[in-house]
Amino acid sequence: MSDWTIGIIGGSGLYAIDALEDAQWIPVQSPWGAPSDEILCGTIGHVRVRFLPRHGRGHRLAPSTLDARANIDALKRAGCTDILAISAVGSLSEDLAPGRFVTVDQFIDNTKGRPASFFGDGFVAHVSMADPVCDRLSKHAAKAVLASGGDCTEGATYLAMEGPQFSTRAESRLYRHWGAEVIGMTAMPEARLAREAELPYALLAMVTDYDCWREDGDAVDVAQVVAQMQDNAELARKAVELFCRSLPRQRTPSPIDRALDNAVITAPDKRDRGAMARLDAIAGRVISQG
Ligand SMILES: CSC[C@H]1O[C@H](OP(=O)(O)O)[C@H](O)[C@@H]1O
Ligand SMILES: Nc1ncnc2[nH]cnc12
Repeated sequence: MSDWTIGIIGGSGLYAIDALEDAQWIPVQSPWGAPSDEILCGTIGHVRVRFLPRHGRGHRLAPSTLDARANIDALKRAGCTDILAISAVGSLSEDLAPGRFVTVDQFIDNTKGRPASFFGDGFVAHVSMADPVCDRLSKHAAKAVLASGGDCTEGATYLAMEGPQFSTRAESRLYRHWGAEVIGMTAMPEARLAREAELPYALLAMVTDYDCWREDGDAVDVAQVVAQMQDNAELARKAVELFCRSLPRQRTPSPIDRALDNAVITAPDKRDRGAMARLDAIAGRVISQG
């Protein structure tokens, strides 16, 4: 076995992965709340894999209520070294047609009121989100899509909206003016939390629709998203499998493994014991040094 443990967060339409060997659903408790589901643990080739369906099996959970903190904490507790997240997204660009895969490299967070940090009173920390995804995982994911026979655009800006309703036409056009290229409801605060947890994170998005900004186009609905996801689900599964199988045996360290170096600002003697206890998995590395 190599030293990679890849957490896969499965989005709409991706609720399990068949390629996992010795697969077992295992419950993982988190002090932050209830993760979306048990974690499907197994291996693909030389890589340990921990798969978590973001909305739970059967898509029980809505984007606004799923507990992203519990999910990231549970994946960290399950030993993940890195996360590959998969999402269905709407396209805000003529060039990104439904069926195409996209690796996201920037985010605009327009979500409202979701708990978006592990840190707060009693243990304050500020990590950098300037470059919010892991470049090597993103490149590796794009290669895996191409090797699986899919089309992949590398680098796009993802607008995270609150939902659950889809956007109005005016909102959709506004987001295009902001420079967003794809739209979804889930990757924020997920990506922020992964960074706080020192987990390199990449988002492989699958374009399912053109949202509702096109002059003469129909507006997106769930049936359209699901139909496109079903068309591409096999390709997505194949890409995930190849992604794992083609990782090098040795995982060289990433700077993101140490994202909390120089991020914690609360003086050691002012840190709250309760806060630190909850942060055992997320920030244990820096807490034990403090
Ligand atoms: C089923 S359409 C809207 C739904 O799909 C996307 O989910 P995910 O990012 O988990 O693939 C979008 O963000 C919405 O949650
Ligand atoms: N158009 C859209 N808006 C928000 N989330 C989406 N997920 C898939 N398509 C979407």
